[in-house]
Parts: sequence; C-alpha cells; structure tokens
Amino acid sequence: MIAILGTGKMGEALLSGLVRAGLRPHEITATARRPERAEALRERYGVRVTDNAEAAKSAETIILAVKPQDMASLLAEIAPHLAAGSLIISVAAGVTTGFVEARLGGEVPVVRVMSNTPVLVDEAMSVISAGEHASEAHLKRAEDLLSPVGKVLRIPESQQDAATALSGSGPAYFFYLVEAMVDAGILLGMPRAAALDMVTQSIVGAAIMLRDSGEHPVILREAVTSPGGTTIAAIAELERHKVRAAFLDAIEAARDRSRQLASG
Ligand SMILES: NC(=O)C1=CN([C@@H]2O[C@H](COP(=O)(O)OP(=O)(O)OC[C@H]3O[C@@H](n4cnc5c(N)ncnc54)[C@H](O)[C@@H]3O)[C@@H](O)[C@H]2O)C=CC1
Ligand SMILES: O=C(O)[C@@H]1CCC=N1
Repeated sequence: MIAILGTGKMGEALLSGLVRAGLRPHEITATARRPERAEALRERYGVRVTDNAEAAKSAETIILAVKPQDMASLLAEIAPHLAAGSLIISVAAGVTTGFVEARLGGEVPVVRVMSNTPVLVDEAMSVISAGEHASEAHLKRAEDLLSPVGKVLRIPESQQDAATALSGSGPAYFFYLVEAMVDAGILLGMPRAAALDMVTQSIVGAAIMLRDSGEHPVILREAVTSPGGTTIAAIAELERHKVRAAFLDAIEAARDRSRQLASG
C-alpha cells in the first residue's frame, strides 16, 4: 500500500502517474485537507481517501507532498502511527531527510525526492537522495515508483536545493519564456493562437533535439545562428539585456529559497 499525504498539485501529479504506471486504485491511499478535494480525488481515481493517521498506519511507502511550511505539523500527526519499516518519501522543497528523521524518531528510512510537474506527461525529472537509515533497497523502491513517470537520478543530498532550483522549478522558467515569446509575436502583429503554436512547436522540437542528438546546446544554437542573420541580431539583444546573468541570479535565488523553506 502506498499513501500520498497532501494531495495537491504535486501529490495529484504523482498519484495520476502511479495509476498510469499500473498501480491499482485500491493499492493507493490519498489524504487531503478539504472534504471537496477528497471527494474529487475519489471520483477521479477511485482511490481511498482517509485521514493522515489512518493512511500512515496501513502503508509500506508514504509519500509526503504537503508544502514545506506544513511538514512539521504533518510529521507530528503521523509519527505515532507509522508501521515499523515504512519508507518515507518526501517531495517537499528544502526539507532535509534529517528534519524528517528527527521528527519521526526511531531509525525511519527516508528518501528525499525533487520531481517536477512533467510527471503529468511521464516526462518528470526526479532526483533522489537517501537519508541516514535508507538502504539501497529503499532507494530502489523510490526509483521503481518514479521511473515510469520520467527520468530518475541519484544525487548527494547536498545538491538537492540546487536541483530544486534547476529541475524542480525548471518547467516554470520555460513556460515563462514561452509567455514572453508569444507576447513578442503579438507585438509583431501575429494572432495569439498562431504565435503560441509556433513557439510551442519550437520549444518541443528544440527539447527533443537536445535530448536525442547528444549535441552540446552551444553547437545546436550555433547551427541556427547564420552569419549576419536574424538569430545573432536577437542574441545580441539578449546579451545586451544580460539575460544569461539574470538566469544565473534567478536560479541562485531559487536555491537560496529552497534552503530557507524547511524553517518556514
Ligand atoms: N508544484 C511543483 O511543481 C512542485 C512541488 N513540489 C513540492 O510538492 C509539495 C506540494 O506542492 P504543491 O503540490 O505545489 O502545493 P499544493 O498546495 O497544491 O499541495 C499541497 C496540498 O497539501 C494539502 N495539505 C496541507 N496540509 C495537509 C495535511 N496536514 N494533511 C493533508 N493534506 C494537507 C493542501 O490542502 C494541499 O492540497 C511542496 O512541498 C513542494 O515543495 C516539488 C516539486 C515540484
Ligand atoms: O515553487 C516551489 O516551491 C516548488 C518547488 C519546486 C517547484 N515548485
């Protein structure tokens, strides 16, 4: 039995991925704070939705998907109810395995995960790190759960906040870029729907080339950048506006925010 505690955007994305990967609804228990949310989850997925204590009691794997700010109270709520040997998987940004271990007591195995919303299309990037009491078998269990919904990479826990900034938040940066490029299309007089189509297909094509060609992004960009042509005119403006420096600062800020989150 797998329990997902706090089934909001990320919890539901993981729940839907587990169902697509072939887990039966009766093998999953979810929890939600609001009754109407619980009802929606029951209807959508046919899973059992109970309270946190009940879900924690009966699960071998417990996925914690509440906001970092709600983690301490959730851990206090479930600590007395954990079955011996249950694996705790936390997907919360910033929350360390040490934070979870200290609040659950005993030698509880904890795996920290940072995934992202492309879980919804089985293209997640999930990075995982073992806590003090998590064994190879526990890491493997986390990998088995996450690999049907995307790529999984093991990283040292010291890199989790950086990974949160890069791939956890990463999809948002691309959506933001698409918004900006569509606005540029509007500025040039393009109909909105056509602009969105052009930009979306360009980003999908570029992403697939990047993933499947094995080429470095610089080589792929240079292939688009004709001497004296249009692309270099655009790149010159991006450089003038220090867009690369903005990305460095932005992702560093996300990393710093991840570090702060567990303390509220
Ligand atoms: N949204 C994203 O792209 C990603 C989110 N995360 C992490 O996932 C976690 C959840 O984030 P979101 O899904 O975006 O937030 P959200 O607000 O959509 O989901 C959190 C859910 O937990 C519920 N909740 C809070 N306390 C609860 C409790 N005691 N018992 C049961 N349910 C409770 C809330 O009602 C809410 O539905 C966060 O820790 C975040 O850092 C990680 C990777 C990506
Ligand atoms: O914005 C956040 O805090 C969460 C963590 C990574 C993506 N979304």
